[in-house]
Amino acid sequence: MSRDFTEETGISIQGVRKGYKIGSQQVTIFHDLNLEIPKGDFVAVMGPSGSGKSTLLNLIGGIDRPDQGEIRFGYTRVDSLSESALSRWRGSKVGFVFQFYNLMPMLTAAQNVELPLLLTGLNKRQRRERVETILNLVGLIERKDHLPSELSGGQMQRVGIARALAVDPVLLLCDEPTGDLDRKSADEILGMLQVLNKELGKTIVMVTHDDNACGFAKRTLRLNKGQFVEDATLRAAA
Ligand SMILES: Nc1ncnc2c1ncn2[C@@H]1O[C@H](COP(=O)(O)OP(=O)(O)OP(=O)(O)O)[C@@H](O)[C@H]1O
Repeated sequence: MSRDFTEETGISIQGVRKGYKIGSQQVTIFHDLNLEIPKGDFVAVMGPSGSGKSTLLNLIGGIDRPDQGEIRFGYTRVDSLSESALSRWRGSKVGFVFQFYNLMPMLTAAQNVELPLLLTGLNKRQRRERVETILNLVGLIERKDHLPSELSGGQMQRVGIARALAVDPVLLLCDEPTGDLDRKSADEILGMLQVLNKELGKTIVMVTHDDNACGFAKRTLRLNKGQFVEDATLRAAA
């Protein structure tokens, strides 16, 4: 390796093999995946449907494990953590943002953002302060007592991002975060992710089908036959 990704709390994927048994058939998605994402990067991941983009996010975020190979995040060998260590690691280092927001419908915006904080040692007052700080950050403080059903798609995704940011993770994994939004709302969300990357230094890996979304990222990787190929044109433009 030319750079010390361990020092930089970057992501390092080495020789990863991953497949699923679908019916009686074993399907290999990644034969020998190698990928390095330095701290502070903002990567857009593109590729055809079924090519393994969500699988990549699940592997990086420790939702799924490789059949072979290593996944490191800084000093941590994510692929070999025990289940309990993995969920502690995930709970403090990783924020997930989903296409359909995955908000709890019976909880207000503030309560949704507070959820991950219930697993921390913060007391009620500290949690409330943290929730308000983050809802301010995403421009949604005036909607804090609203239910998801009372919010637009763009607003729901702001709550989704606020919830992902609640524990101040270093890494944001976004699975088609604008897939359910119109162009204007999508661009607002992408602009917000760009600010979180540039100003707060969050490392972001974003799966997207939207060519326009790549313009907000620092680089674009396209999945091609189980390998991610860098899109040099888009990198030059970033
Ligand atoms: N838990 C699982 N069990 C069995 N097969 C799975 C599982 N998760 C994913 N797959 C299969 O792995 C392949 C890659 O899926 P994945 O969701 O990573 O693709 P994707 O590129 O994110 O697709 P899309 O763009 O449609 O969301 C698909 O063929 C899918 O059916």
